[in-house]
Amino acid sequence: MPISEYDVIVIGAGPVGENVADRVVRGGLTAAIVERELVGGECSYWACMPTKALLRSAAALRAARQVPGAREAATGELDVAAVLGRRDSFASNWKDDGQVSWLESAGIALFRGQGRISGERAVEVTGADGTTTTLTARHAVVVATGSSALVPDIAGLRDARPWTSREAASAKAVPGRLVVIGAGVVGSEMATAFAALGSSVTLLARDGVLPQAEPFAGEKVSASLTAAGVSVRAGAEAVAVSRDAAGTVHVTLAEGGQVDADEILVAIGRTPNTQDIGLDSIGLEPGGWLAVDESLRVLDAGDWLYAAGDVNRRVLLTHQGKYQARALGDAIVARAGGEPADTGAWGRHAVTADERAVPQVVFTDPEIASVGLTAAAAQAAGLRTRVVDYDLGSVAGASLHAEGYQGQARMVVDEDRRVIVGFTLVGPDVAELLHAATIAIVGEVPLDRLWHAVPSYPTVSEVWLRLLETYGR
Ligand SMILES: Cc1cc2nc3c(=O)[nH]c(=O)nc-3n(C[C@H](O)[C@H](O)[C@H](O)COP(=O)(O)OP(=O)(O)OC[C@H]3O[C@@H](n4cnc5c(N)ncnc54)[C@H](O)[C@@H]3O)c2cc1C
Ligand SMILES: NC(=O)c1ccc[n+]([C@@H]2O[C@H](COP(=O)([O-])OP(=O)(O)OC[C@H]3O[C@@H](n4cnc5c(N)ncnc54)[C@H](O)[C@@H]3O)[C@@H](O)[C@H]2O)c1
Repeated sequence: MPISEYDVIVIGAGPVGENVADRVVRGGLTAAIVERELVGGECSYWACMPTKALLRSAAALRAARQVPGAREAATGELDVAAVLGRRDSFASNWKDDGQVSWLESAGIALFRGQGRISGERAVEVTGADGTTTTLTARHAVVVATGSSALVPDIAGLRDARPWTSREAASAKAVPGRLVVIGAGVVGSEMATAFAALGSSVTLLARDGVLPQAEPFAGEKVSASLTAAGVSVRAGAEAVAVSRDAAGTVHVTLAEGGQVDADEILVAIGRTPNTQDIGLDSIGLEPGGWLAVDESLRVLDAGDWLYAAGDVNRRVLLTHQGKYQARALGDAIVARAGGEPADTGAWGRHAVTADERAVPQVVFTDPEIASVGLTAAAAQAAGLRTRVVDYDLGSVAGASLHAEGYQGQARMVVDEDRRVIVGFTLVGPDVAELLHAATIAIVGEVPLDRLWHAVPSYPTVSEVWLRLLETYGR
């Protein structure tokens, strides 16, 4: 059995694993990465990129139709085949040659196969042909194995061959009728995408639409989905599912009644990819999320084992996982050189933003762009807050951007420190407005100073001035 030694071994070549490996190599260490499927992970082939490609064409068409003059030119229907084709190219046709070349150019060694921890600082890789290679790490092993769709124990569901986000993101055809269980981020985005592509969609929103966002955000998305023809069933819970011989799916609801569809998408959250990664070899329970300390070391394991990205459950977003990867990679390099890691709040190796300033864009119609705490979360955290709302549609730049622009902005202010701790925008094309709010929160910019950050006229960003005026000087 061949044995190879590296400074760092990363299990999982998703966006997070790739970035950890890159940082340690840039810091002068050697790194090997283990991948059992495609280099690039969920985000590249079945999540962020293909789903946003499915949504983007309809969003562009909608935007053109909201502007007189352009509207008259946009008279055709969405070209579904072209949308699916563009999606295919954004998923690199489910081939990872490009990412493999990048690994080579970055000096990272790739081992294909299932990686399993086989003892302290040791990882065994089992290739598709059954051969095994043992890798040993001089400094660290990083688990970046990500997460998979959670399929609940609803009677008959598994036998009905449900779609998870993977099948939705890579669908080769648009189902006539689609029923979606769960109206979180995946459920809401995919209901938006498939309704625009021509499916008749039923969204079973047991806990409401986007319940983790500000309430007005979920309400606006729910109203817009309904206007787009989606049957939004607030409070509806699926209790049994079957697929008949003709292929039709039947979903029985707790409150009575049935929904029939051609496909069923399950979108109720994620489960960690830790079932078969050898955790038992070091006394940890397989199958759970990997709890970590502030420097992303796995709790109750040796000081050589770290976990980053979805698998540690801190934040299930690509950009935040990559942020963890940069901090962690640099911390491993520092420690390997005998330096302490700087993990104090906002330190070089800290992941403070995970708790204070996580930005997220939900690419529904309208888009939701948020960062930091919702009003409810700020209150629950014991902060003395003031919530300032502003109608985005009444900003001059918004009315220019689209006729009848509708949206809302909310800023949550920590009254004791007079800084913003939460910000939410809902409206067409608000995604690109978010970063200003992220900077204001991370920088803890005092409101008095924000008056000097003058938004250009006539842009939608002028909402910043309107929010400050509403708050008062
Ligand atoms: C439908 C959908 C849409 C999303 N859209 C967005 C978005 O727009 N923006 C955003 O920021 N986030 C989005 N996310 C979240 C994002 O996809 C994840 O946060 C991100 O992929 C996490 O990266 P990761 O590297 O931790 O894990 P992953 O991307 O899951 O990568 C983990 C890798 O590890 C490999 N692996 C697992 N176990 C082993 C093993 N034992 N041995 C070898 N290899 C292994 C896997 O094959 C995989 O390649 C979306 C998620 C979904 C489901
Ligand atoms: N644009 C983006 O940033 C983006 C897009 C898609 C996914 N993601 C990430 O992927 C992760 C997974 O997304 P998701 O939508 O699967 O999870 P989620 O946690 O966002 O939403 C799941 C929803 O399902 C509901 N639910 C839970 N159990 C249920 C049940 N048994 N029956 C009915 N409803 C149930 C929950 O109340 C919740 O609203 C998220 O954490 C998200 O951050 C991000």
